[in-house]
Amino acid sequence: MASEQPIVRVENVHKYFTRGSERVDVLNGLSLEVRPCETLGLMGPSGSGKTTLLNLIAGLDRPSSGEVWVGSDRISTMNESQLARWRTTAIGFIFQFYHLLPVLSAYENVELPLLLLPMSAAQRRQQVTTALELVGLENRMSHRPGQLSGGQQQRVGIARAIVTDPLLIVADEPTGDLDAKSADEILNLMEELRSGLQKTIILVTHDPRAAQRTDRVLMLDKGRLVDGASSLTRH
Ligand SMILES: Nc1ncnc2c1ncn2[C@@H]1O[C@H](COP(=O)(O)OP(=O)(O)OP(=O)(O)O)[C@@H](O)[C@H]1O
Repeated sequence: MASEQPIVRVENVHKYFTRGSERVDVLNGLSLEVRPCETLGLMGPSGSGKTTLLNLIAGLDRPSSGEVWVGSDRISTMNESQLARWRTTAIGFIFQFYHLLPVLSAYENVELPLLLLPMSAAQRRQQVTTALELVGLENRMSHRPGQLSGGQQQRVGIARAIVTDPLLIVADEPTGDLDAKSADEILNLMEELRSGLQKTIILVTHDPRAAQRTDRVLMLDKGRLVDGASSLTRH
């Protein structure tokens, strides 16, 4: 395990935004590595930079300086269109409020990322069906999001995240909008992604129960990692 190459490498990353004439430094020289098949939790106070960091790792944004590697790809130097193409196959996204399209069925929502890929209709059908079976929604495929519970909608979100078989799954507060029981089911499912599908997952959360289910927790404060913050580590 120790010799295994990290799947994510963040090296001395700085990120600032400008608001008018004001410069806001959000990440300040941050470095971390994530191992393959690891579930990493990111915690920290509101505004500490968790979502900003997740966005850099998922190629939704680029650092002001420093490097981000995912697998063998140095994504910090890709331009917008390279990043967009890369994200389609490399990253599965899970959001707090699911981000499902209300007029599409569960099946069609899960199919969306595949429409960007060269793939036959039969291949697409097989992958969508497999993903929906994996999250236990094979009998809800033609339901629209409004006809599903919050927990079921998040399961559709998870099916959509895994349907392209991505290298890495990023989840921003995936249980933040759910009651305790549904949250628990989602956390069980994410554990299955890791153990069954060998997925690497990075999870931003305020929820200590979610954090306790990860392999390792890193704590951010004011755009830096806080030392010795792995006390919530499961093993
Ligand atoms: N596009 C942007 N333009 C300007 N400032 C931004 C932008 N995106 C984020 N910020 C600022 O960066 C800081 C960190 O935001 P971020 O969303 O990463 O924090 P967070 O730790 O995820 O917070 P929360 O737990 O509340 O979601 C905040 O002060 C925020 O206002």
